[in-house]
Amino acid sequence: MTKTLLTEAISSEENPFYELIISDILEQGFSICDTFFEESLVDLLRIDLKALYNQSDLKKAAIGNKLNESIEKNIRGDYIQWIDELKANSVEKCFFKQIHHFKDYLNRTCFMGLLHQEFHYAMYPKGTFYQKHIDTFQNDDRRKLSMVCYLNDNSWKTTNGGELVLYPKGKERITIYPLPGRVVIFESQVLEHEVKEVLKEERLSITGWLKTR
Ligand SMILES: O=C(O)CCC(=O)C(=O)O
Ligand SMILES: [Fe+2]
Repeated sequence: MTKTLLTEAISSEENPFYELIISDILEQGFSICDTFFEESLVDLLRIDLKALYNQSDLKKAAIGNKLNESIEKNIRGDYIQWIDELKANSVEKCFFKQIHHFKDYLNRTCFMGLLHQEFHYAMYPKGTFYQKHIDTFQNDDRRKLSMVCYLNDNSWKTTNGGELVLYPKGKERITIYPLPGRVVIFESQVLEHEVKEVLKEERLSITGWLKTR
């Protein structure tokens, strides 16, 4: 009988794509990648979000967490729908499969202790924005990494506004256009960021957090 050695059972395969993301995060606190998800998955997620929007299933996003939430239009103007992973449709399952793959890799290679994830669809109508903020709450610091995936289509123009602006401490601000399929990952507890006013069209995305404990 052949025995599997403990060291063999632990998968140690390196993923060069994830390694690039990790080194970006370690060096600058954020990473921008345009090929995280297949284009076809982004197209299907966009269809899902538009369907929720047409059924009026999106809700005005609140500030704070469940203990102290309030709706303040002058802070954020997006409409959201949390995705219940247990009730995920086949497209959302495919999305979460990749999230788990990435999360497991981070835990295995960086010992990040990420246990949970939470994601919501988001739609910013024309005229809305999200003021400069960080993604952790005063009474809850479990969010470690923020992930945003833009679901705008190929007709999205940089003149539509809605840029994500990152403010790394002591460095120049970074302006990121919400282009189709683009994924931005950053440290939830430290990196201040802002969504600039949407000037034209509706800005579509999925935003979520990888969390500890
Ligand atoms: O949509 C974005 O670019 C960022 C959204 C954001 O900062 C948030 O939902 O906390
Ligand atoms: Fe944020």
